[in-house]
Amino acid sequence: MAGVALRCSAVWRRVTLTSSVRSNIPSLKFHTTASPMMGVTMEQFEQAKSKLSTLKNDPGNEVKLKIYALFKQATQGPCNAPKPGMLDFVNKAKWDAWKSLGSISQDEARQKYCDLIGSLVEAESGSSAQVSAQPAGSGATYKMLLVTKEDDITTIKLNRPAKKNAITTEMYNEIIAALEQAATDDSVITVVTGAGDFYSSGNDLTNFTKIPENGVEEMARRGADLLRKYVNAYIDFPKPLVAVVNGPAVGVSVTVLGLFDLVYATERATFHTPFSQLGQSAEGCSSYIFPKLMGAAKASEMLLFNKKLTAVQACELGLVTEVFPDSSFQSEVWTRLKAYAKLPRNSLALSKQLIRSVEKERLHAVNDAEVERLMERWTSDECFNAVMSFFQAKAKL
Ligand SMILES: CCC/C=C/C(=O)SCCNC(=O)CCNC(=O)[C@H](O)C(C)(C)COP(=O)([O-])OP(=O)([O-])OC[C@H]1O[C@@H](n2cnc3c(N)ncnc32)[C@H](O)[C@@H]1OP(=O)([O-])[O-]
Repeated sequence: MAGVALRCSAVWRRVTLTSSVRSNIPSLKFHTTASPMMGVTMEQFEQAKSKLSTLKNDPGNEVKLKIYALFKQATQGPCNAPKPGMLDFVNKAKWDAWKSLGSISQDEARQKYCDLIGSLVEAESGSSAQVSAQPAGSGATYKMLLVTKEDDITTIKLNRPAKKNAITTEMYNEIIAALEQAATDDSVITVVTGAGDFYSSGNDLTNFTKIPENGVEEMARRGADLLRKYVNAYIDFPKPLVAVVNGPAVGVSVTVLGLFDLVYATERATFHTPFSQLGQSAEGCSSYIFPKLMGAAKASEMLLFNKKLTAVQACELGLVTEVFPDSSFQSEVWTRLKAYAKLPRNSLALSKQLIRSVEKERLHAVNDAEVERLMERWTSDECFNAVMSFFQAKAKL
């Protein structure tokens, strides 16, 4: 499944939303008088179609394939077209997406198409509303984060979608600062999420290529100090902390999820901690929290043997609180969070602290031990070779 997703993504990368999805959507000649379908009228379907062209942000390859497939199903019914040849990559990816809808009715496809476009438009207007909403804190500015405060919710959005929200040294520092600020602002809930189609691809591997004058050991020491501080910011965070996992998550962006109070994920999200593949070892207190959450055997599959979990599997193992359909993810989650943020702030914060304080000392000790181990790993040949192979071959996980 992951392989398929990556193949699709590589294929689709060559086709932009404007040039492909739109041009592959034939102009429809429906009667626009009210002709009610299952849940949407012809007008609503037409409106959704034209709203597509107003999207400013690229929704990501998988979403684009889904839009394409739903449109084809809605207008032509189930896919009976001949299967494109193996080497016709782009059309094969589209055909696969359409075929995967099976025999769902045209009415249902129209409904899903409208829901999907609606949630994309809403997410975009939500985020632009948030951008224009009051910036969080007292004048702090961030280069790689969008930090906003609205409806008593402070949202920290990793904003480096072109690099799948990989976390650079600068971003670690910005996230620590944003969490410190959110801890003391007057919001009730703090949310961490990602811009674009990924939640985060974890540690930016270019962090390893910035070797200071006094060598690799110094790089490892600085990295360790930063990671310790980063994880401590989650351990010590005093208010309800919610992860809105909008897409795949890798490495450190997965491990710290054990320190969140709620983790809401789109069905499209995956959870991957490829530490041994990278010659590294577990962090984010996952060596302690994951076995507690899911049992030692399942934790080992993830942390030792790089097993990538689907959102549903991560939910079954207790890492994720709830999984939502991708088409309604943003609207369902934000509706819920806005309602939660109306609950009494002190009661929420104090209850969170009761739940977490019992373990705090231990978590700090676990963080220290993990960081110590990683500092050694970062100077190892195993880690060096893994990072080099990513940059030389652009190897994918
Ligand atoms: C500090 C504590 C210890 C931390 C542990 C961890 O987090 S371990 C986990 C560490 N994480 C990893 O090992 C993940 C390594 N990354 C991958 O395996 C894949 O990029 C992917 C599966 C995340 C997405 O595949 P896809 O085919 O959907 O997309 P794409 O590949 O085309 O990506 C678009 C662009 O983003 C770039 N970029 C993405 N991620 C990173 C990154 N982390 N770094 C740097 N760059 C990254 C990528 O090079 C490309 O750049 P280009 O060519 O446009 O200049």
